[in-house]
Amino acid sequence: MPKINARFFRDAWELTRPYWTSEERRRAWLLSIGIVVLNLFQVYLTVWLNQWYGTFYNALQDYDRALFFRELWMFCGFAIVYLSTALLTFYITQMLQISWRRWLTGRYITRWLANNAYYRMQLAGDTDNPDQRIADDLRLFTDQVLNLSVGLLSSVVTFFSFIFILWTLSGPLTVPLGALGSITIPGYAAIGAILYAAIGTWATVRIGRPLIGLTFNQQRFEADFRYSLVRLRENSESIAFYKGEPHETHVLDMRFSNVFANFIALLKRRMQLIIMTSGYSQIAIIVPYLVAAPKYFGKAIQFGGVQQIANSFDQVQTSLSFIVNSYSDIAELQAVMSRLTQFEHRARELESFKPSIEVEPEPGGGLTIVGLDLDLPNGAPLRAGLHLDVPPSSSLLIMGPTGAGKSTLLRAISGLWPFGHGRIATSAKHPLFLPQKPYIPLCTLRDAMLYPYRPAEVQDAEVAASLKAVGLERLTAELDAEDNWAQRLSVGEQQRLAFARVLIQKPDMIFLDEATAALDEASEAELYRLIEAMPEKPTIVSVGHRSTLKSLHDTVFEMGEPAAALA
Ligand SMILES: Nc1ncnc2c1ncn2[C@@H]1O[C@H](COP(=O)(O)OP(=O)(O)OP(=O)(O)O)[C@@H](O)[C@H]1O
Repeated sequence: MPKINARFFRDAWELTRPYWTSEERRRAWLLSIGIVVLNLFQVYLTVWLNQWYGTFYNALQDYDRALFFRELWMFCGFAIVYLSTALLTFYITQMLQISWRRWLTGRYITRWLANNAYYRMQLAGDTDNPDQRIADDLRLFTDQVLNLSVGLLSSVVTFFSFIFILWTLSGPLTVPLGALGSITIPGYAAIGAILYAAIGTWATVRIGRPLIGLTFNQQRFEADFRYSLVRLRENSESIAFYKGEPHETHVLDMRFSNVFANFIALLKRRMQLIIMTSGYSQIAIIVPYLVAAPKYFGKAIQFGGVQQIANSFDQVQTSLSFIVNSYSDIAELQAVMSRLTQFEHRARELESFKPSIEVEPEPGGGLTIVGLDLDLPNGAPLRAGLHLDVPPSSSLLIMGPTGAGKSTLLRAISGLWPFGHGRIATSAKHPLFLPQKPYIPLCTLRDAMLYPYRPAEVQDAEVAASLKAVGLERLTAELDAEDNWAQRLSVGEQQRLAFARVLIQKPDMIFLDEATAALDEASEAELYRLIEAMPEKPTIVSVGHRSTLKSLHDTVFEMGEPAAALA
């Protein structure tokens, strides 16, 4: 659970600093300086208004009609300047916020996608909802940091400007203490304002502390609920086939009940805080008049003076009540920061992570695996002492029972599986992995075929020829059509599309993980023959269960039962 301590400020600094030292630092500093100057000017305007109160109310008390109208005109000018300043401040602050967020979002996306961090975070299961961190938390973070730091700056400047005015205006107060004589309190209204704000802040922090943890949980539960909805949408067909609606309803109900229960706890706590803060600000309306009363009724000050004291008292206690008024925002910022810091630390760890399975270039060509042990994420051994030698342009079929570790071996070869020990040497400069269900992004059919590349030099004729070769000629007319191809094409058609990718992208090594499992045997053999016939025949490593695959490969490697099953 997040806490306000030295570490909190260090994390805040760590998360904030990079933008102001980045390549966009000129823009960042210009906008920040603009915001600071405008805020200082706004404080100056409030000081000016305080003087105006004195003159205006004294004009009323003295029945000075000419002065009254002159002051009204002055106020109109003031209102125009104040409005323009407020508008400009809002504009510049929003510009800084969106520029900062754009920069941070770019940085987070880069980190998330670098070194397969997005895959490894999911594999380790220690960084929940990274999408929420990038989309929501970065928005809230930039928004709250700017609002709170601008609020803090203007509170500090307002405090020092008005404490001086209040001290001077109120002067000393002599309190009779009966037989003990009397005591004189200098600048008593200023001391009163500080005391009032100190009591308010202390009470708010006490009541509001649990808000931090509750807000943290609320954000997590909301993200979990949203993720379940997205999963339902993405797997709608399977769920519909299974008639899994009751189960899905139950899961969604459960997840929303977390959102609901936490929200109620949050609501109760917020109600307590509202009772405290609104009671506090209501009392703050009367207190300055009580403070000014001894001087006014003692005829030491005029009505304008009372208004000036009331206004200054309000400014001092409002600026000191910064924590009281922004407690919910601070709680939200803490929750957000803790999620972002965790993400940053994890991404940094993965950046410097040195996998114990070494994947290195093989000068001799092909693929060589020496003494490879594969473990599960919990450290339990899956396979021990694997040896493989696949000469360049040859083909190998890996077979074995379910759970033997065939797909895990392919993950290790591609550098995705960090658990285990050993050495893998491969000559592949441009390998291509074909899973059972190929990933097809939302885009045109042409882009889907070239994925993940967008080589502009690929001619339409070549794309059309590869479609024809894999038996999807009828789709040629739709190359520019944007569609949800993963939903529209059958699994068999998607597997054919993956082979069309091979023909276009011409990899030097291909890994096929049951990539033809949805096709009949004749079509499977046909697609393998297409690869064999490529001008530069790639090295092929396939994983499959079907015995007919054996005749399509040079060698077969049989994997036995996994280590756990043998133990
Ligand atoms: N992320 C993971 N966390 C924990 N266990 C995992 C993870 N990924 C794989 N495993 C386990 O590792 C074992 C090997 O999985 P793998 O997918 O490599 O099997 P396979 O030989 O390809 O099986 P199949 O023929 O069914 O595809 C399985 O028991 C699986 O449960």
